[in-house]
Amino acid sequence: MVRTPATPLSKIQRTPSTTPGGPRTREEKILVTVRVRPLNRREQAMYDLIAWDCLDEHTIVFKNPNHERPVNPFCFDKVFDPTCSTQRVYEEGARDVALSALTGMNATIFAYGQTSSGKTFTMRGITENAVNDIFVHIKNTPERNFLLKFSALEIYNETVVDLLNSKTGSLRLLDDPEKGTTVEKLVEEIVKDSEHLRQLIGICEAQRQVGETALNDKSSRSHQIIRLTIESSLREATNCVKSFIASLNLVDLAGSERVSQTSADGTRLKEGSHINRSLLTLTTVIRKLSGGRRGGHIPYRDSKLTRILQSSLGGNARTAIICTMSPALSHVEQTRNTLSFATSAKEVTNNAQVNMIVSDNRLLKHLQSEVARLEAELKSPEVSSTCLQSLLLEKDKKIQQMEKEIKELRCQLEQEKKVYEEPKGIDECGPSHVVRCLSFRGDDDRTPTKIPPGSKLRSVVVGRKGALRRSIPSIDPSIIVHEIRKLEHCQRQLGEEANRALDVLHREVASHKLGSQEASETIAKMLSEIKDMHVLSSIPQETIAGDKTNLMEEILRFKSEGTVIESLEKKLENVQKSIDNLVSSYPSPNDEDTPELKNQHKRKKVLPFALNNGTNVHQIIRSPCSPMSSSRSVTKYETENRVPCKVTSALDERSRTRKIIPNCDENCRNVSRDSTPLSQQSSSVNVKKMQRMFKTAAEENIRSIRAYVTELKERVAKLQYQKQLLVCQVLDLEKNENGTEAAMDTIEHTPVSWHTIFEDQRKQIIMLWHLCHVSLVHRTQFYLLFKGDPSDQIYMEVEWRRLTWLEQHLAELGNASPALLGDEPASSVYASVKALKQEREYLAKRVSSKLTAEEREMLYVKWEVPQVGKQRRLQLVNKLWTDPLNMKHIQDSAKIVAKLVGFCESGEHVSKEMFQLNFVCPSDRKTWMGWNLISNLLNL
Ligand SMILES: Nc1ncnc2c1ncn2[C@@H]1O[C@H](COP(=O)(O)OP(=O)(O)OP(=O)(O)O)[C@@H](O)[C@H]1O
Repeated sequence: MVRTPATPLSKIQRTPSTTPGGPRTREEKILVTVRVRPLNRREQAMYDLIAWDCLDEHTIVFKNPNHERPVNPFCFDKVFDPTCSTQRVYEEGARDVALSALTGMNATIFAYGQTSSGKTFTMRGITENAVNDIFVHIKNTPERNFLLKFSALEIYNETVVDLLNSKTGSLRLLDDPEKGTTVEKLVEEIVKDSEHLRQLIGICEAQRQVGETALNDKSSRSHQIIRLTIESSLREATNCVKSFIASLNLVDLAGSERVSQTSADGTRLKEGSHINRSLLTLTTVIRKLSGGRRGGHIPYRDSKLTRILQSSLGGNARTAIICTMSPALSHVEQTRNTLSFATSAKEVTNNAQVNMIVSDNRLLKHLQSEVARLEAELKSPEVSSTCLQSLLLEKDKKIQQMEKEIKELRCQLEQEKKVYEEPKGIDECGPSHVVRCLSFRGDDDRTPTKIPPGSKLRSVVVGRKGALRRSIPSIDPSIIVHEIRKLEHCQRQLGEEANRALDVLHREVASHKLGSQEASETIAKMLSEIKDMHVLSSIPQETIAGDKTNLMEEILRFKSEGTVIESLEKKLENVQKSIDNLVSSYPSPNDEDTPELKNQHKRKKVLPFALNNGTNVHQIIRSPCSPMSSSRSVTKYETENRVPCKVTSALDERSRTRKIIPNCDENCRNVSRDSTPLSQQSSSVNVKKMQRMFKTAAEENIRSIRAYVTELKERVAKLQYQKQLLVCQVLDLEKNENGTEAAMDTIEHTPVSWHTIFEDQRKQIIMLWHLCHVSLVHRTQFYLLFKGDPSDQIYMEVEWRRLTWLEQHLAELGNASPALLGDEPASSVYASVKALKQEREYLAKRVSSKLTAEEREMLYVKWEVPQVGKQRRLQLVNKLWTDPLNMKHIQDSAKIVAKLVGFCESGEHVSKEMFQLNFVCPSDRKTWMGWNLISNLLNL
């Protein structure tokens, strides 16, 4: 064999498919074969059963011992049953591909399969046979010179080691634009002859990491790649000599394994997790390639194995995969995984090309003369002036084009102005999300409206500035006007309802004549606040705009009214505080009560005033605005047992006296104001019972009012959000209107600062999700959908506001006295925690069905779920989304949850609009839980 100096790869020419002299590129599917080994001794000793039938040379099928249902057979290019020799496997499953390397095509042969399925056994035979054939070919091709170079590496625990020089330690992978991924400092030995080659292979075998596992005494713990680079050229020099250069990769992968089966721990467990991780990447790469998604992202870079083998997977190489499998029933699950990998691999198409080294003397001469000609032309003065002229012409053309565009833009602006001045009907305009995000679900107008494709407004938006405005929703001003009106309507309704509730409260408070000094002061304060609220909540009628409205005026008017909502919110807050103060400051008469009463008080806190006004009871209970009106009707019992004013006054007097003269308690209990013993009156009314009853009624009423005030607060808060959304959209509209270069500059520069804001806001949202026990599915979907696109701004804002509100609300509940809250904490904090727990349990159930055994094992290792222990799936899920400060943790958690519930990362199934405001009218249900959980929408 003649040795020639190594040829730099930069000289390699990838010949196009049209190269004369026959096809030089080969688009073909990966050759996939399956080899079944015989049952090994271990399996025989355990009386394991043979679970697979090789129906013919191409088909294998699971035997299905139960014969319950038919099973689908697996078909491949070849299926080798346990009696087949390695020689035959080579000839029918590898030879053709291997020998392509002699004619300039890269070739890769690798064995894939479960641990102990026979990969090393098979690859040894394949290598041996290939080496023989290569040397036979060299011998039979005397007209060519051949140069063989040998290198070998192993990937052990994600580090690359040179098997010919393991002293160099871990080797780096380099990305070369021409050669692809290369291994730095990898030794390449020039092969002298076949014996030398066998020696080199022997050295590698000895160097390779091998360990004992429960399934294989000599289990390969690393992926081994033997590379043979073959260069050849014709011995006789001609004018157009082409040399071939190609590599043959012989890959023996480490076995995919289940920790439970290999009983791995310590070093073996670590090895196993690395092996499984890189095999998982290989599987993903194959799966993605098999889906015909060549244009999509293929995660070659996720493991060193796939980086090194990149050209063999869907690239410039001919590839053969031999999938090895055990026939044993005990390995059926793993074997299925192997066969499913093989099925995907069948669909992957490679595009191998003949790699040639150009040494064409004529071509070289031609190229040299071309360069000389060009140089001469450049020096010539005529040429320069021609160039200049053509440049000037081009410039003129551009100027003309720009002028045309400016004209068009002016026209568009005119149109835009006209649109502003002629408000349209709601039905014919407006992108759907504008309406959706501004509407209560309870609103009458629920039909989303859309801009018709041909409308004037759309053409204004989709102009030259289309790109500029892509991130900004195009809003018809008339929609904004309509929405402002709707908001105002809600605001008015809210004001009226607040008035009605406060009327009732007012009367209630006014009818109360007793109490401590402090309590009276609080009541007085409350009365003045209520009075203030009356003023605030009555929105002047003149704010109702006429039909023909100028948008800008409307916005200005609306902005100036902003304080109304804020003040209303503030005042409600004050009223609520007053109620709380009133309750806590008033002395409890419990001390002197009977044990029976004490028990009652334990359950419900006694309120500072009893209801002495029967009409008020009815008003509160029956008031249309009262939360009780929907949930409770007035019972016969309540009407019949209404206490006569006289009795109530007596009771009131009694309470007052009791405070001043504590020792006369006994007298007070038995003597009424007009000195009539109560025992006498009790012939018609049981006073104690009545007393209890009215206290309870008062308590309930006050709670109702309190709850209602809270509800009003919620609604005001929501109104506020809606208003802000509207203002955002108005601002966008204003920006659009000023569609000048300045606006363009601003928007073009926005992404930089927006990105920072986005990251910051996302961190806050993640923390708030954590604090508010928000559904994991919701978090995942939101996290995966909103990745910082400028158009995400509004969604981020809305999510942040909702969460901030919810967090404050929960904190308030947490701080308030349980007696005041009644059942509320149970319906919010506790319910959220419970729902989250249930969701985790639900997700844990999906771990088995949505993740493969390998994926599960890898996750257990990664998330440090103990190898032995109960409920490992739940343990895993319980670790997800628990560290809101760790963004890697969040990203990984989202990936897992997405997989478990079947979201795809691109968010194809879910529209971003789901995350916009979509409140359910508060009166329809007990507690506002914030938003529709995506899990509900998915019926999880
Ligand atoms: N087709 C076969 N015929 C006979 N014996 C076989 C066959 N395939 C494998 N064996 C035997 O099975 C045992 C395990 O094989 P091998 O080491 O090749 O498995 P492996 O898939 O490389 O395992 P690992 O992934 O753990 O390295 C070896 O003792 C080997 O000799």
